[in-house]
Amino acid sequence: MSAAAAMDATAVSHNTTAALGSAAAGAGGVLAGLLPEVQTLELFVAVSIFVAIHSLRQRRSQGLPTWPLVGMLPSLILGLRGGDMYEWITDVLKSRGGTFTFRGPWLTNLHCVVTADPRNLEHLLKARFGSFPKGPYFRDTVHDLLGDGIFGADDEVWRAQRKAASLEFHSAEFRALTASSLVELVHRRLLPVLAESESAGAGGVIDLQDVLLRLTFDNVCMIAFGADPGCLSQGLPEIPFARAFEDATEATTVRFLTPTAVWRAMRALGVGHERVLQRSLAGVDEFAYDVIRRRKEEVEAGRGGRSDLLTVFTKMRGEDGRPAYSDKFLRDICVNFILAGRDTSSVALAWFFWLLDRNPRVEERIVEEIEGIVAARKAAATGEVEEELVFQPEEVKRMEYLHAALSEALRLYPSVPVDHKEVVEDEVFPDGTVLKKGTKVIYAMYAMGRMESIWGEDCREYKPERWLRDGRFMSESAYKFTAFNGGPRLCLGKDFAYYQMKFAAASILLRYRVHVVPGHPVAPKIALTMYMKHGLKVTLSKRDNKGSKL
Ligand code: HEM
Repeated sequence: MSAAAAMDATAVSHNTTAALGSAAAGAGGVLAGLLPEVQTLELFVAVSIFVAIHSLRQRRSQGLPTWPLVGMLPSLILGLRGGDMYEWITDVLKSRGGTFTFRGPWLTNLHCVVTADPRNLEHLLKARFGSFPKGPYFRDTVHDLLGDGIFGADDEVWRAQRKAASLEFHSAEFRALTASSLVELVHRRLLPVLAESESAGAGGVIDLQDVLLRLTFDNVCMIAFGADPGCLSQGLPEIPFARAFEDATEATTVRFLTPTAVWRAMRALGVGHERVLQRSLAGVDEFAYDVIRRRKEEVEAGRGGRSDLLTVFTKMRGEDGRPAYSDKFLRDICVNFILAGRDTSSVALAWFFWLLDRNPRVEERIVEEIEGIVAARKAAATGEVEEELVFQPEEVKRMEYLHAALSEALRLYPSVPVDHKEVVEDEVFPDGTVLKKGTKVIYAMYAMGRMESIWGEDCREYKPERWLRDGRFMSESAYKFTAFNGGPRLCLGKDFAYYQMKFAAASILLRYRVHVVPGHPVAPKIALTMYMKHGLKVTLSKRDNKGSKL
């Protein structure tokens, strides 16, 4: 049926209904009532046609149709029905040559420019760093959880923390602390949990992602607070501080999807996810302030010999000799580091083990490399019998293929799949995109790993070899491989994260084969960190290491 015929048919049916309804009013009354109704209908059809043409034009010029009131939201919702928002963003970015402008519904926070173009990344992360801060929108949204800590801070507040933390991260004491805390956690806690699962055979299914999240949570708490919450222990207990931290992070994430005025009103009323946030923040603060109080007592009593971040910042003094930081600021510093370091390495390891399960040739090469290192150690042995094989820092450094395999996993599954900045003055990206002051910019790390223009035609393949030249690991530009961010805000924990991931992965792979349970569904969860939505269910079997005393 043509549009005109359809219109006529509708008009007839309206006429009929209206005529029936007003039969008692007589024929003259019916005609008088119908006239405005037909005009309304014509107006409606005309507006619809105009909107459809306008939307199609927009689609041609901007990649997606833009509808009145709801903007591009319908396309996003349709994209989400495909099940994977990151793949949808990747497709749109590819069709738009690497950058597009998303127009969200009126009165929402969803308008933004999305880019996966390395030239734009270099511009915003380095060349014009000052024009692209985290910005007030991000800071206000995360402030209840993160306070004035490094993650949401800009300008001087950020600079001072970055400088102090950077000095600490590069100190010999800090490196020694991170290495010893990792040995303790992997050998006394992780490997026994895995051994128990292995001895249960096919019935010993564990969620490897959950186990790894526990490992890195305990580890980063040791580094930040010098306190071990004990999440990774036999029986995998629920720890109130870890639960509170997790709930607070999730409730904060929900704010990004809720119009600001709405979550503020919910906070004032103490309802919904804001209520969860208030309750879980109380749990986080209770733990944090208790550790801070005890640490201050230690430092004042001259027993502050530790080298965790809290001790270092507690000892700092201002020019007047008084403590440089308030208890609230110490709390913010620690909570920010826990957030930064807690899940990023564990989710990266979970994707890495899943990729190994699908790429046995890569696993073989990693195991060959590790066994080579073990063999070299044996050849140089003094005759002392080792109770247990614990990798030394210089051995971990020599694991170049493993380094490449982890980088390749992060290229395809970056722990932070998208990140955010706000423009504080009018700017133009190198690709010509005009950015008005106040525009939000999303840079899409997940999509970048899947751009043929960046990584070549085999960009979707898992190939650690692309990182190697003559068997040595070669790093890539931080604006092409953006998993750790780049420029002045490059991840502070990058070296530590690689060390932690390599140490844990090598210790597991030397002893066990990890088998993903057949049919286990694997998909990313839509969150600030790229968790596996259903975890990673695996079983373990012993690896036959001829002659290694483990
Ligand atoms: C595979 C592991 C990791 C990945 C992929 C990763 C990635 C990132 C990314 C993308 C950022 C930028 C975030 C932003 O500005 O919005 C970042 C910042 C940061 N990361 Fe990491 N990270 C990892 C591990 C760690 C660890 C283990 C720590 C600490 C123990 C850490 C500490 C930090 C800190 C302090 C910042 C803030 C830097 C600043 O704003 O100046 N990261 N990281």
